[in-house]
Amino acid sequence: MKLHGLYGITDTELLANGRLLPYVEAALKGGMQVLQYRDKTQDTARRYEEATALKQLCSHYNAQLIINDDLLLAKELAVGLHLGQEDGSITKARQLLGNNAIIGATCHGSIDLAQRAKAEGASYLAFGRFFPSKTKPNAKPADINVLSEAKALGLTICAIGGITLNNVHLLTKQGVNLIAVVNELFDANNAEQVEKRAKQLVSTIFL
Ligand SMILES: Cc1ncc(COP(=O)(O)OP(=O)(O)O)c(N)n1
Ligand SMILES: Cc1ncsc1CCOP(=O)(O)O
Ligand SMILES: [Mg+2]
Repeated sequence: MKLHGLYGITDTELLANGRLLPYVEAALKGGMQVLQYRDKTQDTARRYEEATALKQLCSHYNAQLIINDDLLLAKELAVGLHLGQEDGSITKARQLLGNNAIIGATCHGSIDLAQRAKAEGASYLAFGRFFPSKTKPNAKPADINVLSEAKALGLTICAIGGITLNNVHLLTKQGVNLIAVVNELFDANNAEQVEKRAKQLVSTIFL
C-alpha cells in the first residue's frame, strides 16, 4: 500500500524546550500520517530517548515513524529510515532492515537518482526542495516538472522544501503522495496552532 498524506519532520530548534512531544501529538491529532525524526546532534542518548517516545506516540495514532540518516537507530527501533545521497547505501539499509521496512531516498530533482534508488530498494522517492526552505536554505532546488516522470516509476512520491498552505496545491495536483513539511507545521506559537495547521494541510492534500 502506498503511503499518502502529511509527512511532518521534526526540527531540533522549533521543537526545543519541551515542545517535541506536545507539538508532534498535536500534528498527529490533526491527521499527520508519517513523522520523520530529524535531529542532527550527536547526542546519542537523547536521540534514542526521543525517538523511542515518538515511536510510542506514532503507534498510538497509527502513524509511521521514520528516522533521518541513522540506520542503526532505525534498526534498533524497528522503524523506517530516510537516506540522502551522502547518508550511506540503500542496498545495505534494505538488507539490514528487511523487506517490509519503509526506506525513503532523497532524489533532489533527478530521475537518474530516483531510478538508482528504486533499483537499490527504496520504498519512496523524495524530490525537492521545490520552494525556498527556511529549514534548509542550501537544499538543492528541483523543478516541479520532474514529478510526472517520477510518478511513472511506480513508487510512492514525496515532495519537500518550502511547502506551505499557499503552495501545497501545486504539488498535490501533480499527484504527489506525501507532502513533507517542517516549518509550516511546527513553527507555531502553541500545540493548538500545530493541530490546526495539520488539519488544514491534510484537508488540502486530500481535496
Ligand atoms: C522526506 C525527506 N526528503 C528529503 C530529505 C533530505 O535528506 P538529505 O538530503 O539527507 O538531507 P538531511 O535531511 O539529512 O539534511 C529528508 N530529510 N526527508
Ligand atoms: C530536509 C530538507 N531537505 C530539503 S528541504 C528540507 C527542509 C524542509 O523544511 P521546510 O518545510 O521548513 O522547508
Ligand atoms: Mg540526510
